[in-house]
Amino acid sequence: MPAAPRARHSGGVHFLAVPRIARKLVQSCPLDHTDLVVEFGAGQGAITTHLAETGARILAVERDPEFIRKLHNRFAQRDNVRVIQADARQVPLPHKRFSVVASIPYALSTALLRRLLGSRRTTLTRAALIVEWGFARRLAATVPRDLEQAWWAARFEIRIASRISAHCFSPPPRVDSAHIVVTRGKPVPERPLWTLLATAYRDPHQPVRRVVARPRTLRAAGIDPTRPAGLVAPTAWAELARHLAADRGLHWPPLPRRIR
Ligand SMILES: C[S@@+](CC[C@H](N)C(=O)[O-])C[C@H]1O[C@@H](n2cnc3c(N)ncnc32)[C@H](O)[C@@H]1O
Repeated sequence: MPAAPRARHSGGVHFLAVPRIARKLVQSCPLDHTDLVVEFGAGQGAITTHLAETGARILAVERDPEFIRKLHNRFAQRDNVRVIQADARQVPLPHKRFSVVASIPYALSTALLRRLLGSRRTTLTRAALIVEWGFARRLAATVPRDLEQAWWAARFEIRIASRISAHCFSPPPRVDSAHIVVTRGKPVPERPLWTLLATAYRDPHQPVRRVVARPRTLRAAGIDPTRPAGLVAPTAWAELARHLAADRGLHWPPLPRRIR
């Protein structure tokens, strides 16, 4: 592996300096030649090199022209790696099913997860990501802190696979990171789900029976009707949305243009 870039290149980003961690990250997202994988912020290829070995088709997205040149040189012989110079916040995402494996710049975490987990038409199936430790804790919390996180967690399972010491990066950031694994959950009808969550999070202290006045349906979804709405697990909201969507007599407003 080439030496990790020096701090002058970092511009506030931190490069993985321990190959074992890159290997583990890739192994946590089972891939073969049928898969399409996007890597955001490929840097000089610390993760890309392990991704290339899986045989999956890799789209290595990077913004920095110097790293782009290095990536082109390093993966010139790899038919399954395509290097794309683009801004990760704007590069078009695949329409077909895809995975993401990446160590994403801390500053882009929310914007990228919004694109991957929040968007209505997302075709993301799973992701293995390195993100800032505190951000990972918030994402994986049993009780989401707001509507947007509840929306993400009702549709995707998000778990922390391990904590990664700041010393595993060059230059080391001020805080540790986490390896998180994201897996798409069972399909959920989106309009009922969004309506439930938006109503619940308008006042997270209200009992759930105020959001849905159907105690039997709530219980069938595993929800105690007296529980404060903000303490209901996102997976329970998803189950409730499936129950309610089965009732043809109910009509649901369209999803807003921007979901957050
Ligand atoms: C945390 S480093 C990870 C680099 C490499 N994957 C590694 O693990 O060593 C983040 C990378 O994202 C790139 N980057 C920063 N902002 C970006 C953006 N808006 N779009 C694409 N890449 C970006 C940086 O140039 C850097 O290479």
